[in-house]
Amino acid sequence: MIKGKSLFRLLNYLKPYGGLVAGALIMGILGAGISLIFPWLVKIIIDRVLIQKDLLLLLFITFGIVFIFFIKGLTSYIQNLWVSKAGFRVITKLRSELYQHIYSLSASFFQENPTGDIISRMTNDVTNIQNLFSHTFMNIFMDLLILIGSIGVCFYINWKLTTLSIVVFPLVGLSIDYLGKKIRGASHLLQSKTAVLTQLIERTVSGIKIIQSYVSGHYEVEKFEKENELNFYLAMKQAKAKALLTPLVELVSSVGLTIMIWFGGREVVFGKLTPGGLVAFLGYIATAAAPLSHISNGIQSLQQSLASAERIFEILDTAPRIQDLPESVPIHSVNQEINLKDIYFSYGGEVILKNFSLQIPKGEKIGIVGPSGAGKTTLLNLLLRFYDPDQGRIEVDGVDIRKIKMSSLRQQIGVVLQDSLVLGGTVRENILYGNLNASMDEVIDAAQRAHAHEFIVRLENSYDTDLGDLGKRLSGGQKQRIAIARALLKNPPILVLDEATSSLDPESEDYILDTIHNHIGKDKIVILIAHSLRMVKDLDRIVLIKDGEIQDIGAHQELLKNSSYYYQIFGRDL
Ligand SMILES: Nc1ncnc2c1ncn2[C@@H]1O[C@H](COP(=O)(O)OP(=O)(O)OP(=O)(O)O)[C@@H](O)[C@H]1O
Repeated sequence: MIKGKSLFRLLNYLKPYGGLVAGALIMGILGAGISLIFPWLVKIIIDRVLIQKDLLLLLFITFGIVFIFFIKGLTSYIQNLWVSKAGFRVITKLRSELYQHIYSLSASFFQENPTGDIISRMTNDVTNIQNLFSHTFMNIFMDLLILIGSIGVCFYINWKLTTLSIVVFPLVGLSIDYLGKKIRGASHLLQSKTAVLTQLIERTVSGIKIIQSYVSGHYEVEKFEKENELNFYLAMKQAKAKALLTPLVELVSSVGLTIMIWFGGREVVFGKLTPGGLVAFLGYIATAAAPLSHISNGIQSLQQSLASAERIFEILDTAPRIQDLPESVPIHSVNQEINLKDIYFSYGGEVILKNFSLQIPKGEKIGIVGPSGAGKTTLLNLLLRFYDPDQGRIEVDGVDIRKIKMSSLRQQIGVVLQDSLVLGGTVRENILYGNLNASMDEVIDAAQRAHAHEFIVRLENSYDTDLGDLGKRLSGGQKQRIAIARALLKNPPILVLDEATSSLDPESEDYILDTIHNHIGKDKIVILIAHSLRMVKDLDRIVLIKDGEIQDIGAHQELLKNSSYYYQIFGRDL
């Protein structure tokens, strides 16, 4: 079934380019008309030039053919150009809309939709729609014109012969279609099995260290061999069906043709059709056959493109779960405090944070500590409004953050994430992300305060070194220091560091501690999510979390005196 709603929605995108599309359609009609002239020329050549020996007409036709081909080429060129221009404009717009929309979507959307799926919608599905605009639409239009035109002329030449062919040729078409389906079925299966092979290779390449260290290569090789053999079997099955297709099609077609020639020949002999008329008739049948076989492919690719359009519109129609309210106001600084009031939160299932209240005044450096899964990162997610609490609220300077413009709220917070993401591009670009207007001196200053400068200048191109795909060439600690430099360059009133559980060596920890205690303004709020005692013991306060609730809170000395949980967490280090 054709997905009508998506089709109309897509066509709406074409509206601003209506002139181009109309022009392309006119060119298409001209081109189709010209294609229909050729068999008729053959009729004239046979009946008037060859039988009546009209040499002047032959000369005229010969030059005419060159002229007709020239016009046909010109219409086809203009048509393709215009239709492509309109199509590419639509695709460019759609892609921009998608990109901007994705950027605005809430964290929950990315949680619920696998990254691969989102990327595939933005790339493969957009390409499918591109095909629709650049050729599918126009091909279907041209095919229909040529098909209807050829059958019309056939009726004009000889209605009996045409009626007969309308009975015979669809039978030929059906048998060809049946074979085609068999091949398609085989190649679908082959494709999915080839994908399995690719996955196996991918798994081996990316997991080569584990495979080699567990000496489990033979197991992987066996699995690969099995899939490879299956691939061979399926490829042969497909090859057999393909090899059979042409002879069978020719055989079936020749039966149809024989019937035509027998009946048409009798019409010529009885003087009801000229010899040229019969040849032209067969020419028109051949002209009609091509679009007939294309149309089913065209409709299939139309369906495919519309399925893609649906997948794209699904994203465009997803409203961000977390949005600014009409009355949201921007903030420009944090002058007093962050206040978490009685927060309850779950990601949909189990409750992660319960009855969570915490006040952090300006200038405080606070540590958040607790076992893995206790809900520490979730606090950060709520503060940044990636999610909203189910109950309770977070206030900044007494204003509920749901009433603060989201972009201005995030502007006040510098984050160094647990898996300190380094984006592609150079070191300088990565740090500049914190403040695109910063000067090179400011970039270097931020890097120095983050203890990143020393290793950056040792890289082959210093600040201009390309970090490659997600900074694969850096160690965990180095990535973290670049991320800290980025946050420092942003110079926000609130800085949150979500420390990786295991990736930091003591030296990196020392660097971060030095940055926190000596290179961040005294008026900043620093929230450090940490796993080791040395990271938190000199902070103003430490919050101990257990199962989403605050268990104890205080400075190191107080906790030493009063908190058994503190001993439980850091027992060995105390
Ligand atoms: N997007 C999510 N959807 C569903 N559950 C989630 C999501 N993110 C985290 N969780 C769950 O919420 C709980 C708290 O996770 P959170 O990341 O806040 O813990 P954490 O204390 O920061 O842990 P770690 O120290 O390991 O980083 C965990 O049980 C986790 O599995």
